[in-house]
Amino acid sequence: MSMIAAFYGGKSILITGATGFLGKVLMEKLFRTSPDLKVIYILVRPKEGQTLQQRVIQILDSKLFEKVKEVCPNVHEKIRPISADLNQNDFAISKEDLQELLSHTNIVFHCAATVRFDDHLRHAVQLNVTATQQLLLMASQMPKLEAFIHISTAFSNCNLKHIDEVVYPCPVEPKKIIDSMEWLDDAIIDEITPKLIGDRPNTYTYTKALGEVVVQQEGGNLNIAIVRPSIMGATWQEPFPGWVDNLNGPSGLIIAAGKGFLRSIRATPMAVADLIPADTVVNLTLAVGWYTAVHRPKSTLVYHCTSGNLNPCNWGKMGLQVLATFEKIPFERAFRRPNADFTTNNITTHYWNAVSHRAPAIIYDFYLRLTGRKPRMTKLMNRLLRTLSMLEYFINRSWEWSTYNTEMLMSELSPEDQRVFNFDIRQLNWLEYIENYVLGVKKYLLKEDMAGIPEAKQHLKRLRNIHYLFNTALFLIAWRLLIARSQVARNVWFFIVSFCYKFLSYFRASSTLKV
Ligand SMILES: CCCCCCCCCCCCCCCCCCCCCC(=O)SCCNC(=O)CCNC(=O)[C@H](O)C(C)(C)COP(=O)(O)OP(=O)(O)OC[C@H]1O[C@@H](n2cnc3c(N)ncnc32)[C@H](O)[C@@H]1OP(=O)(O)O
Ligand SMILES: NC(=O)C1=CN([C@@H]2O[C@H](COP(=O)(O)OP(=O)(O)OC[C@H]3O[C@@H](n4cnc5c(N)ncnc54)[C@H](OP(=O)(O)O)[C@@H]3O)[C@@H](O)[C@H]2O)C=CC1
Repeated sequence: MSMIAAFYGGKSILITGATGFLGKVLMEKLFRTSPDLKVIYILVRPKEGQTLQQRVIQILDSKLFEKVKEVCPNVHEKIRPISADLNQNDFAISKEDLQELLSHTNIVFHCAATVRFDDHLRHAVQLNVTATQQLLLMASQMPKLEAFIHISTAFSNCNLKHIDEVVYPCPVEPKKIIDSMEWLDDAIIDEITPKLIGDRPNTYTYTKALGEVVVQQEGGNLNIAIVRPSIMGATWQEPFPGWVDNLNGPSGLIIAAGKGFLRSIRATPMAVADLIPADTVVNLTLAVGWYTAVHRPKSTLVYHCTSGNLNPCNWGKMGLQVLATFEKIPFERAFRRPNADFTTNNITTHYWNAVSHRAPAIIYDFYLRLTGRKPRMTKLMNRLLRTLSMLEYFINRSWEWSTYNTEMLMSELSPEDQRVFNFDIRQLNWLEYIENYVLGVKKYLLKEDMAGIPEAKQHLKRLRNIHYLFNTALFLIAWRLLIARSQVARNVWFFIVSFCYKFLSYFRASSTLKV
């Protein structure tokens, strides 16, 4: 019997960010392994045109929850959505809902965050820092609370090369940042943002670091732990391989490469691609929840959920495997044949961006205009280039994360728990994982049918022929222009033609002699 699964039985659990990528996989695993849990409260912000219940139904109707419905048929009754907006004071939760949360919650998993790299500092602080502070305040009023698990990111201290499982202090105290966001206007915030984030690449990593400091400083007597996943990718094993439902991390780029938009990417092939499957993050998080509640460590423990130090894979290997998978499992209606490559310096990056990204987009838009349609490719390409520039920081560096706490936790688990809540990344086979990831992107993100693969292959063949034709035409035009302008080119041309003619005449003559 799994001790962790038994621990969550009968518990009331609060999850923030349950409608996000991690939150859904977390809920799924909880219901599947502990179907006798009491209730999962989820803080959901109202969305235009959708009631809370409709949002929940949409989640439960997805393929991710198919197995859950078998083991926990009354799963609908066990999810209690609570209307809440983490951008608002007190989350705009009604008094009755708040009372229910405060009096029943046993465990909190705080997953909600803004994960956009370019978010305005005010908004990023509100969600990743102030909301965390408010949630801690709420948690401190929960008499039955056993553990508070905060999800951060392994990149919160990406300005360091070696990162330990500790909370690092920030030069400016989070409280001061929170206060200043209340009275500074946007223009001033824009001006001071680069100074505040310092050598971090964006507001996301900066505010996640501030969030950790808040957790440490304001956790009071709560049993708190921080989990730091690296780059979260599709599921590895559970509930099935390859499940993914958003474009963050590599998923968006896999689509861009598979559809033929992405031709080159500035990356260091030998840099470690610290990907971690979402189900591994969930298994570790649930094990951390159990350990924190049952063993009550004296201080706030930080757990790195990374792959680089135990089972490293680099971007070069990953890129090649992604491309190899496209041969077997192509995406439908590609713009060009998938054929991306890495560039390693500014000059080649600018060159390939002009030749392989911008020029085809302009030509295609010209064709769209000629055929009376609205041009859209240049806009899409500009967005892709912007995305690439934001991700570049992470694909041109390697980090070392120590994993003492994570390894300690693994050794604390019973063999059954090590199996059911497996977060031993050493067992992951990267080639198999990446292939399933690409397949998952095709099935669950692009919603493409496997039956369409033969047609997709035909389409790629057509694109290859168009590519050859286009290149031949381009070469002939260039050559013709050169001949018209240069005597040397003309001489070379006549020399080649007369050489070929003599060569052919010689063969014709020798074959006639033999007869
Ligand atoms: C041999 C070569 C082979 C090549 C093979 C190639 C594959 C193998 C190589 C793989 C290398 C992987 C590197 C991963 C590094 C991750 C590091 C993470 C580290 C930290 C991890 C964390 O701790 S945590 C969360 C991570 N947090 C994000 O990862 C958010 C990013 N994101 C944004 O910060 C905003 O998205 C941003 C971008 C500002 C746009 O912002 P924006 O306002 O311009 O636009 P929007 O967001 O509205 O999106 C506008 C359109 O871009 C689409 N799109 C959105 N994201 C996209 C994305 N990642 N890739 C593509 N497309 C994306 C979207 O779907 C829209 O498309 P559409 O318009 O058609 O719907
Ligand atoms: N994805 C990754 O690669 C990594 C993620 N992480 C961390 O994991 C956690 C989860 O990330 P992930 O699942 O990928 O992120 P998602 O963007 O998929 O999910 C974010 C969640 O936060 C919710 N949320 C955002 N703003 C508000 C708000 N104002 N009020 C209420 N809820 C809000 C979203 O709700 P809604 O559905 O309404 O938008 C959504 O449920 C985050 O803390 C992130 O920092 C760490 C490392 C890597």
